Amino acid sequence: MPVSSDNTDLTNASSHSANEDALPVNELFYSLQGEGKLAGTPSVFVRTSGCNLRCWFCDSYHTSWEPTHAWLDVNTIVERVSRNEEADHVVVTGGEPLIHNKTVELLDRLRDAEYHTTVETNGTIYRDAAIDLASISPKLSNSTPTPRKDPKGNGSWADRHDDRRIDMESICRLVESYQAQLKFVVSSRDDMSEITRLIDDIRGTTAAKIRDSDVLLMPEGATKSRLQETRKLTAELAMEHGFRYTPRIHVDIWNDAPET
Ligand SMILES: C[S@@+](CC[C@H](N)C(=O)[O-])C[C@H]1O[C@@H](n2cnc3c(N)ncnc32)[C@H](O)[C@@H]1O
Ligand SMILES: Nc1nc2[nH]cc(C(=O)O)c2c(=O)[nH]1
Ligand code: SF4
Ligand SMILES: [Mg+2]
Repeated sequence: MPVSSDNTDLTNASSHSANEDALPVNELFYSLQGEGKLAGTPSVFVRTSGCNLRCWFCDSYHTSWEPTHAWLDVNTIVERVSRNEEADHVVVTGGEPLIHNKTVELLDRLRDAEYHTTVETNGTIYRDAAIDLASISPKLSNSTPTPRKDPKGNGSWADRHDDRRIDMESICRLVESYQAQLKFVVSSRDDMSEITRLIDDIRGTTAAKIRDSDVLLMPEGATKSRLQETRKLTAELAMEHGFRYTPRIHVDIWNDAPET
């Protein structure tokens, strides 16, 4: 069931209050798709703010732990996207873009304008929308903000995060409804048993075909230096299991700079 915009844990949304006619946008920029099957494709990114999870490693801190944004109406967003004349791909991401009702209208408008749309989602929410590629990144136990890992230090989100992070029904509806990729963030070898169990569960629950080539392993790392610690192991695990490896091209090129 969709979580509506007024229940999105947009808790620290500075001076703005929820606005039913607009989307909270953290950043909108032109770059290369850095991850997944379409890695390398010039794309405009629309990053909505607000998330129903709190991964300790979130590389978009100002959409989850401390949401920061301007409220933009859909016309304004589409107009700003269209200024990037070279791009015919749009990536709608966040935060969690599918917590917002208005994301459906944005995706409709982007389809009308003949853009290819990728939606980057944590897989906890299903919506019927004009999505060309559902890029689903289910969150493993390695994402839980335990007191030791919590960027804010107190672990107050750990239980809520753990309870919410896997919604098998939403994942299955997404893979049944859209072209999809399943993209797992890998921190250590221990993550693999959880990934293979989850893939088995998804394959056992839905009739949709999940090829090994639809499963991507992505090294955990918001910075170049952290990626150096995780990417070799992630590549080896992809080879061992017959899954795909995805780089994080933008991090390799631009490190953790905003709007990349
Ligand atoms: C910021 S999230 C936004 C979309 C959605 N909330 C999600 O998690 O899929 C975009 C992508 O970045 C990944 N990601 C976030 N922080 C990361 C990190 N430190 N290392 C690797 N991938 C990360 C997520 O798993 C997801 O695939
Ligand atoms: N270049 C680039 N590619 C990306 N692919 C998915 C991203 C995301 O944050 O969802 C992302 C991002 O933040 N930058
Ligand atoms: S689900 Fe996505 S946006 Fe939300 S905290 Fe995790 S990585 Fe960040
Ligand atoms: Mg990113």
